[in-house]
Amino acid sequence: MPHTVDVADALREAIRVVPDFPQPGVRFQDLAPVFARPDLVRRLAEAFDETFHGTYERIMAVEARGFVLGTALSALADRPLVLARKKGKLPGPVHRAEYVLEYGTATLEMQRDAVRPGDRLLVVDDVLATGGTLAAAAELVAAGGAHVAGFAVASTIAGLGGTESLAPAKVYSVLPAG
Ligand SMILES: O=P(O)(O)OC[C@H]1O[C@H](OP(=O)(O)OP(=O)(O)O)[C@H](O)[C@@H]1O
Ligand SMILES: Nc1ncnc2[nH]cnc12
Repeated sequence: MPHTVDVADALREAIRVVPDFPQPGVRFQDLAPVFARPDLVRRLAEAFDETFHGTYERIMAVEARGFVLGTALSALADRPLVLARKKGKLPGPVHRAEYVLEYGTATLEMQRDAVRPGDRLLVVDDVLATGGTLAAAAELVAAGGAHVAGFAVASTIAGLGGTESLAPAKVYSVLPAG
């Protein structure tokens, strides 16, 4: 059985689904029990790197839960980490992208000197839902003159069209929608 199938099974068991959080109708995937397991975090980072090995120079991690997996991958793959942060957190000149969430709207920012033109970035987050967050992250990458090597997430929420919305970019989800 491939390594990644084992990771998917372990992840499925560890994620806690919370109905009606943070608002009615949302089935919230809480990854806190995953982040409490260093073995599982390491295996997720390994699965990301196995999937995209040799195709990226930097990792972009999306605030806040994406920072956990992005940092783990950065340390494992020995690649620099770039932070995509919520509005108003980063000093200095920034690129900015607004987006719509499953439960609200938000703005992501990246420091202008965080990427070099031509860099290939692997964009990492915990959960893919509508794809609005990762699309905004991709806008930041493009604004810096860099390229998206692909998107890597732990889990995808079914029925929200996130994977399709990011096409033709490669999206790898350890737990696919379904
Ligand atoms: O595909 P989308 O519909 O854009 O949704 C996915 C995003 O939503 C969650 O973050 P959230 O904005 O809740 O922030 P947090 O990580 O700071 O809790 C999750 O961590 C993703 O970043
Ligand atoms: N259902 C959900 N669970 C966790 N994170 C999310 N981000 C957007 N939708 C989400």
